[in-house]
Amino acid sequence: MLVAAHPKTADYYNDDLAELTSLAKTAEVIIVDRFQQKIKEINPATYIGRGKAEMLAQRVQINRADMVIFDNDLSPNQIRELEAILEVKVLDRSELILDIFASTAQTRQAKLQVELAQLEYTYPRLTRMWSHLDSVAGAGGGTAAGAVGGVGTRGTGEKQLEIDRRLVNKRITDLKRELAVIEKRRERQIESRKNVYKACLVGYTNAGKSTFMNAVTNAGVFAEDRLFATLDTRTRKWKLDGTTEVLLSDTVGFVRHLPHQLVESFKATLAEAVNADLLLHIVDVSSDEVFEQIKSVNTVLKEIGCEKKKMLIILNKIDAIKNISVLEALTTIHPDAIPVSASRGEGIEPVIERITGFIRGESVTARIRIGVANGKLQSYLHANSEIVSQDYNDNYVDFVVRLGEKTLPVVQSMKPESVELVK
Ligand SMILES: Nc1nc2c(ncn2[C@@H]2O[C@H](COP(=O)(O)OP(=O)(O)OP(=O)(O)O)[C@@H](O)[C@H]2O)c(=O)[nH]1
Ligand SMILES: [Mg+2]
Repeated sequence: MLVAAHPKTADYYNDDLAELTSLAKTAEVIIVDRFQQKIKEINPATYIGRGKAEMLAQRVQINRADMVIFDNDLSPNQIRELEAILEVKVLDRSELILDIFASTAQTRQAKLQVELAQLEYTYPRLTRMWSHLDSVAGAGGGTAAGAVGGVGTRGTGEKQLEIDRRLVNKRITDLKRELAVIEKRRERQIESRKNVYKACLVGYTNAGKSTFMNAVTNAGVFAEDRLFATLDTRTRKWKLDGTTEVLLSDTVGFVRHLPHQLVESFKATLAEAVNADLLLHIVDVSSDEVFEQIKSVNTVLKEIGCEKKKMLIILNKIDAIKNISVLEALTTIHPDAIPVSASRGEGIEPVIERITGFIRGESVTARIRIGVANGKLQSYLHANSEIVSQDYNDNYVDFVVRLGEKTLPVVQSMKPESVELVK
């Protein structure tokens, strides 16, 4: 059963249950009842009022629910109190998200990151039994509670709790150590890509980032109508035209109120965004919550220190738009945004043109003299500049071209006889 109770003043969506519902479905929870309330005041003990909690207890019984999921984050004490009243397992939003992450993580790094986040988040909530801890401690690997049913099974004695705590602490230390090693490797990889132009896809979960990546690189990245389909960063070459290529990375989808522990431990994954020259912010224009989603993504970008990065907004799923005024509003607020349909592969050309523009920079006119034998540079100019004139002499070819200022260093490196800017 799902519960969304938020303070009246809080910055939440109109339909808090909509997103919680899709999160719960992603976690393969069968929803039997839903309850939504705007509360005046948070009750420190039970979050919602005690009377409301008792009413919920009745509904839990009637519907034979075996779990109640709250849309907000609850303190360990609140969870304990609520479990006592409701007599079923209580999960908060972060635990639910962590759980989905746990079942989706594929690479070693993603798995370790999720497990660390789960331990750090659930650690203070450890009044509940950790049935999987034995196997975790023994195997020295694997993920923590995969299915929702595995998290928070109640009923443990003090002694068991102590053992659990010690195991958890040790595991956290081990995880951090192993992640640091992986992190080092990733840093070296990033260093080796220093001179290549890097673009990184960011956006709310399910916006179509992986679909976009597939559309432009034939990457065969897993895309699915499921929240958090991608948990691992993938990087592929994207040939914009004959000569220009960028490295394009796909990242984990963002979600509002991402659990703090998760932002922390996923910083390594999001390092692709931090190190990118350009962010491609994929927006799902068919979503009813498109404006809130854009806001959430910008908040996370700020948290990881990316707010000043060059960003191109891509309005995806225009084929599925429900309300044309939404698209109009979006293009008014973001006049540079480019509409596309990633699944149909439509609207990609203008994106390529814009990125090529970013890479090449402002257009300048240059007079370039090239030795007749330098065929390489001649064909580079034919491919990458607009040729104004071209004069052949005995030993040289004199070009006057318009080209991006950032391509000048490339031209310089290809041994021209002389380069001179023309006003
Ligand atoms: N109608 C329509 N659907 C699209 C379009 N692009 C993507 N989708 C669908 O949207 C869903 C999510 O796509 P993904 O590419 O997995 O989204 P994502 O942003 O990578 O999601 P996460 O990895 O979960 O954060 C899939 O069902 C896609 O088929 C589009 O242009 N039009
Ligand atoms: Mg994806």
